[in-house]
Amino acid sequence: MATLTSPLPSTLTLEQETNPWEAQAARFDYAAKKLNLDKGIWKVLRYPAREIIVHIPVGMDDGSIEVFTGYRVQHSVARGPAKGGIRYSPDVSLDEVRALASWMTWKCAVVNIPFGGAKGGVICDPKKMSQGELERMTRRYTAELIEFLGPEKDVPAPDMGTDEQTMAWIMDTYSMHMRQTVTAVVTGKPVNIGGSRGRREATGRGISVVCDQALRYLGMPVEGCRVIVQGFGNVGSNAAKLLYEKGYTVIGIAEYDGGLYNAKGIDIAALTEHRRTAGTINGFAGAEVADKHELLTRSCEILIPAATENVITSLNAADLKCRILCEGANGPTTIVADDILAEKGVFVIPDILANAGGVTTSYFEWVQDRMGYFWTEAEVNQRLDSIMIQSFIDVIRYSESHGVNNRIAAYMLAIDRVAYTTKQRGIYA
Ligand SMILES: NC(=O)C1=CN([C@@H]2O[C@H](COP(=O)(O)OP(=O)(O)OC[C@H]3O[C@@H](n4cnc5c(N)ncnc54)[C@H](OP(=O)(O)O)[C@@H]3O)[C@@H](O)[C@H]2O)C=CC1
Ligand SMILES: O=C(O)CCC(=O)C(=O)O
Repeated sequence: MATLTSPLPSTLTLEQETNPWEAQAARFDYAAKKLNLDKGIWKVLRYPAREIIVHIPVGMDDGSIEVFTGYRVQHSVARGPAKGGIRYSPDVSLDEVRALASWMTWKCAVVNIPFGGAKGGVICDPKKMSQGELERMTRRYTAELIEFLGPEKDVPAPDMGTDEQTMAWIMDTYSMHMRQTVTAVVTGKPVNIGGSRGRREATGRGISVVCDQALRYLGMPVEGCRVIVQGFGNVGSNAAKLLYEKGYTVIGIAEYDGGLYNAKGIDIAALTEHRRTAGTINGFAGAEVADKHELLTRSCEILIPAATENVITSLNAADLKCRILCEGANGPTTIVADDILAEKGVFVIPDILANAGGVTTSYFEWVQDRMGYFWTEAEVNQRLDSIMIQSFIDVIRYSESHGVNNRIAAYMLAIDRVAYTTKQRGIYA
């Protein structure tokens, strides 16, 4: 497997190593060089097309006024409307949103759906805000971005800290401004107002499909395949549930506030019910308590980071004992960790492939909204499965034919597709 050589990992401080924008850019540069990408197109695709910063005044429940900073970065619209989630978190930064927007461009191209890439974020702590405060903030954020959004312009979706309710508020605010209901302006909505069946589980479902493909490719059986998942939110809990239903043995769950381990397998349906009633995975009787950091380095066949960026770094990559790393989160692995994992022979299913099930079903939602005709869950899932399988095959084909690791192969496949369209459209105003 090829390793990254630029920038030299040994010269990076931990702060540089964990900057998501730099991580994205380093991989882009490496893949573009391998493709011998035209220098002009390289410049066009390296940076986001548009970066919007808004300051959002919100009346808080106690009568005070708070001003939140929000971003929407549109990296590319070459292949279609910009597409990507909105994140509510205290850790949001412009560099993070830039990286996430670029990853959306590459992700949509890997699965070959007609979208560009975007991402939004608001610096806030949604856990400390009431529903009323969240609704007012979401509506004002949407209003500030109104001319930049639209079914043909930029279509948001949920990400960390946002959910179907957030999407419903965005859809309603946008529709009020347009004086008509426009369901296709966001995806990940509740099913009764234009959401797609299967979207809630889609990212986890896509992960389960690429895990199946990786086992098949590596000649490993599902039986006895031990899985550890970090994050038990939308992505992690659905990935764990679907893998458990397929016969995988989920032995560990690491959450923000604790960890669980059971060598014989955790009953994910029971854990989901426990979390629903207790509001945490802690206190679950069907597993022993484990350290949430140490869980990532326990022996397993598949490790699925499904929480946030930079959880596998130069500090812990050498200690990983998984055969497959399936990236449910965006950007969980740093470039230095990439090299360490390559040397260890870990089979990485990169984020822009592994977690693309969410945006793929978002595409289906956008299509269904625009035609006003809705598919059954079985139809949605069957279409999702076939796109994920084909995308896995495409990435492996690039990896084998170019002699690069899976991550660089996914970038090369994506950049090739976006560059082709960019050239075809022309860039001379
Ligand atoms: N939602 C989607 O469709 C898609 C999401 N993704 C990516 O998947 C990741 C997770 O998103 P999603 O599931 O939607 O987000 P959620 O907010 O639903 O869930 C995130 C989960 O991760 C936990 N968590 C956060 N930080 C840590 C940490 N450092 N260690 C352990 N657990 C942690 C959170 O715990 P707590 O609640 O206690 O904070 C929460 O349970 C993100 O990287 C996102 O960008 C990618 C593709 C699509
Ligand atoms: O469903 C979407 O449009 C985007 C989901 C997302 O934010 C992601 O894939 O990271």
